[in-house]
Formats: sequence, C-alpha cells, structure tokens
Amino acid sequence: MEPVIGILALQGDVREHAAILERARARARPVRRPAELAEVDGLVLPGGESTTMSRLLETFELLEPLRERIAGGMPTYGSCAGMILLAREVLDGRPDQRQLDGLDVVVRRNAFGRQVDSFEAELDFAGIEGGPLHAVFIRAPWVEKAADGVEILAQTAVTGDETARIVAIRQGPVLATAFHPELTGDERVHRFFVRMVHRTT
Ligand SMILES: NC(=O)CC[C@H](N)C(=O)O
Repeated sequence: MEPVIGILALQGDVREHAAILERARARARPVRRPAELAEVDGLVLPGGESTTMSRLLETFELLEPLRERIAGGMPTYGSCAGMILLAREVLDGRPDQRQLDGLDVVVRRNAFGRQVDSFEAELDFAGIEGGPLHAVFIRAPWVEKAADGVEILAQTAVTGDETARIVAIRQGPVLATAFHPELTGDERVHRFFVRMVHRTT
C-alpha cells in the first residue's frame, strides 16, 4: 500500500513536493486543517518563510495538533524553512517564531547568507545510494548544534568558509534538509522519507 503523505500547504513550494512524492510512490495530500492532518501517515513541511509559516500555523490552529502528532512519532520531513520549524531552538530567528520541537538541534536561520544567498553543491548523503546529490540552497539554515541521537546525514562547506556545515539530519522518525530536493527532479531524498514512513505504518 502506498502511504498517504501530507504536505503542509499554508505557504511554500507545495506542488513541487506533491509531484515528487507521487513519483516516490506515495499518495500526496495538501494539509491545511487539523482534520486533514489527522488522516496522513507522514508529513512534509516545505520551504518558504519559517516566521510566516509559524504565524500561519497558529492562525489555522495547526500548531498544537502538529506538535502532538510529531511528539507521537509521526514521520515528518522538513526542507529549509521546514527544518527551522522542526528545530528545538533557532538562532537569528524572529522573537515570535514558534517551534515544533521535533529535532533536538539548534539551527541558524539564513546562516549561509553571510557568504552567499543561494548556491548549489554536490553532497554525499548517508543512506542514499547512486552517487552524490545535487543540492539547491536558498537562504538556507544550517545545524549549529545537534544532540546525541541526531544522525548527521550530509554536510557541506561554501567558498570563503571551509568549515563543513551540517545540512541534513535525522532523529528517529524526523528528517530535515537545509536544501530543496523538490527543485532538482531527483527523488532520492523523498524515497528515503517514504521508506521511513513505511517503517512506521
Ligand atoms: N528556502 C527557504 O525555505 C528559506 C528559509 C527562510 N530563510 C526562513 O527563514 O524561513
């Protein structure tokens, strides 16, 4: 059976995720209401603007139901702004930014922006085969600190700062990438997530 995977559809690149999830053998559903959230086996939090998205989560009365489902073990994948929302703590965030507490990490918002706003890189991604992944970063965060138990799946450095920064992680059923795999037509990250959803259904 193909799992039903929701995409939080308050803002951001929802359609791109839906298309790639369907190719990765899942049934994609937009999620805007608590009743829709209750029906999915897993959820994607797309890229966009994390501060706007956190405000919309409150307006649409999704913040608490979403926190509860994540705490209850629902497989969740956050890309870029989604990674920021899932983190326990955000550096350079806005004061009213709300967190979903799905990942025991500290992320820095717009972190690469001090060097370059957007860039692309080839990444080795632990658990994904078939060669390096072409990754697109747009005003991306990085993971500044990760607790024990958080698996580091990919890292990258940028010109002008040779420090390898953490850009993909997993903690139990929660996956996050600082980049946008939905924009490159490579469905391997979504397949990786669909496999995570299968393991819990
Ligand atoms: N492409 C993205 O999702 C950018 C994230 C954005 N900089 C934020 O703070 O939410």
